[in-house]
Amino acid sequence: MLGVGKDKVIMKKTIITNGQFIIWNEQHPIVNGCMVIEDNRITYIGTEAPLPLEQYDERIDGTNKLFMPGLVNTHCHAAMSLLRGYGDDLALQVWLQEKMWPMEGKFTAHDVRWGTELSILEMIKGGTTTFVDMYDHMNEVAQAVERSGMRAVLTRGVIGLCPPEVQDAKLKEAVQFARDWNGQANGRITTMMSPHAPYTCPPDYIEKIVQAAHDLNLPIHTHMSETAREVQDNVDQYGARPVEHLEKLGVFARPTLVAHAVHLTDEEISLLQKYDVRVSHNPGSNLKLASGVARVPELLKRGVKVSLGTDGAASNNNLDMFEEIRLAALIHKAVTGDPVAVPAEEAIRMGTLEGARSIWLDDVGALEAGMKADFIAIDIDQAHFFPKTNYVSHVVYSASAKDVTDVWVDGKRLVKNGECLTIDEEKVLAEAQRCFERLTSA
Ligand SMILES: CSC[C@H]1O[C@@H](n2cnc3c(O)ncnc32)[C@H](O)[C@@H]1O
Ligand SMILES: [Zn+2]
Repeated sequence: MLGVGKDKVIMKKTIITNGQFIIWNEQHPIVNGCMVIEDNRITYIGTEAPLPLEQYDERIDGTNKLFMPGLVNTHCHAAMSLLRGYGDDLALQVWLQEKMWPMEGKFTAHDVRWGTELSILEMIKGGTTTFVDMYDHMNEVAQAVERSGMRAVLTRGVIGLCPPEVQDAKLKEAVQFARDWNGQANGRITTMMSPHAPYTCPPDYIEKIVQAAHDLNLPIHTHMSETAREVQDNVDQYGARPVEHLEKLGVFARPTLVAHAVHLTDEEISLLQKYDVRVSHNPGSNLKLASGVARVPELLKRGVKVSLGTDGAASNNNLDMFEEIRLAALIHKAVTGDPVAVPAEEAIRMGTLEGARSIWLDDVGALEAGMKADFIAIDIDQAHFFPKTNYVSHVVYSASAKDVTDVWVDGKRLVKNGECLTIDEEKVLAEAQRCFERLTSA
């Protein structure tokens, strides 16, 4: 907004000219032309400028740039970037129990702040405009998101392997956080409730968390069916596989986003479809932790909403959503023997539009009049984007985070010519390094 005139609010009008824009039209996915942004919304996209150029407050030349919706990372633990490279080449349970949890036990709010800032910096510069974060010390995460200008869906993850009074305190904190931050940062932050996983939360605790989600009218986010061992342990302990177990506990009566969902039967896929449960597919993390390959083509065929996540940087080991898009497009071809198991356009939608819809954000994820202005620019004047033909293919099979030059969230420019305008990069790198050294010194 520019200011308030005599009779009306004056909106800042920006036009981007001479650009290539990815839109969600299967026949014509590229518009060669202009996009207009007024305040925080896209108001026009088309071949010709709607007004003479001098009538815009800001004119941006989009020559040699490809514009697309910002990437949406639907599962992350941002502060875990402090543990990048700490505990590689291990299976999930060993990785968690012997490496992550002992180190996370030492994390202070200060560590979470700088680990999160490090991840936010990496994500924004790499074209991610929205992320889901499940962690502890979430006030630090929310404040970092607010300062950065990013959009995020945040949730205090709770692990219930502790005495009842500690469980209660954690749940109280999760409720307070969800209540305090839902809708904050000009609507850029929303919240959810999160039992960490069926194997870390006893059934009665999950029921309490579900009740809290009902009371707050919020969705639920949890890890589910990530490894074969987790599924077998669930059967041994509770007599049901995780999907049926969570259904019985009432989780799916709330809007739900599950991370991983690698090991599913046909019946479980039917249940996820029946309850409109959304799946965050994390191919990089699943490969690295040797968890397996999710049945994404079957989920998509059954109409389940599938989006993409990086998981934390300790199991990935970067937060480059272009990599997840490419992995999603590639690994299901190899596993099924079907080259169109996840076609290129489907993969890019999973990383953008489907991501937004999976976290109940209806007005981001598309370059379309009326949508919030969350979008990115890629430098296509580079060898790996030639010949200038199929840019959807080039983004999926050839692009990486390093190609992103500019990023806007909610109409505000956060990255300009590769430089993040809202974060002191040097300070974040130095502070994160200091946190890591302190954590590993004792
Ligand atoms: C309670 S805060 C989040 C908690 O989740 C742990 N975590 C990170 N990655 C994974 C994963 O792939 N599966 C299960 N749990 C994961 C993280 O270490 C935190 O303790
Ligand atoms: Zn996770």
